[in-house]
Amino acid sequence: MAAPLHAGYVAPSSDDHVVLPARPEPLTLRPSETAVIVVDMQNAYASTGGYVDIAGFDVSGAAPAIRQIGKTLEAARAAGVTVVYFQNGWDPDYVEAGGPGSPNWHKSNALKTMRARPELKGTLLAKGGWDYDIIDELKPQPGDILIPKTRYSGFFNTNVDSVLRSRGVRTLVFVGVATNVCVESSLRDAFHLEYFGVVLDDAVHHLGPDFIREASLYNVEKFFGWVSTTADFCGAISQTPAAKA
Ligand SMILES: NC(=O)N/C=C\C(=O)O
Repeated sequence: MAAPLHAGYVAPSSDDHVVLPARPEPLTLRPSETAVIVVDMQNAYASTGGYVDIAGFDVSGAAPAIRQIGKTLEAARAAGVTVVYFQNGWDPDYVEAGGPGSPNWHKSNALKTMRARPELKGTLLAKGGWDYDIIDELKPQPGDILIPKTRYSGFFNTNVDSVLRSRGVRTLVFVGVATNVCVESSLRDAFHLEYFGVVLDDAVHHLGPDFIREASLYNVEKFFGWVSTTADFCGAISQTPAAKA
């Protein structure tokens, strides 16, 4: 009988589970029941000339996060951990974005930027365009799962919950952009669906002032999940038989 998966109780690593150093306490996880969730690593959110750069946010913090995500994915794939990509955006006519009856129409900085600069219409976060594409450095590999989404949370109006449940996944390791928007929204929704959520704090980048990064990670650590690092995740997951093979 497999040991129950939970935080707090730290069983020694074994063939079927590893112990991930994390805040506020270590987390026991099974690689076969774990997925890395790569949130919106698209040109829009991680490249100069993409949507958030054009809208006035600082994207310089995306570069170090990209490097850490690359390491995370290499270790995850070697250990047989499921890799799921979220990809945020809408059809080129923005029907999926919603009209003035949707709060998204009012709050999306992409839509607001395009209303202020009509020459950008059809470019920002439009399916089929460069802005929407996953960045070259982190292209999905065979076996990875790509889930399009149209709102901040990847758990809203997508099939990710059934994709994960059908694989027996219980623990989600979040990386990507933005810590305080789509990462936090998705982790919160996952919490309410009974997933154990972890953020790797050096493999995420936030949108807005630095205090919002601290606030978001505090929320995760205190209320919704756990916070760890790329090195600790890669170190823990590399102890599995699959990774050692
Ligand atoms: N991926 C995100 O966190 N996105 C944040 C804002 C937006 O999509 O407008």
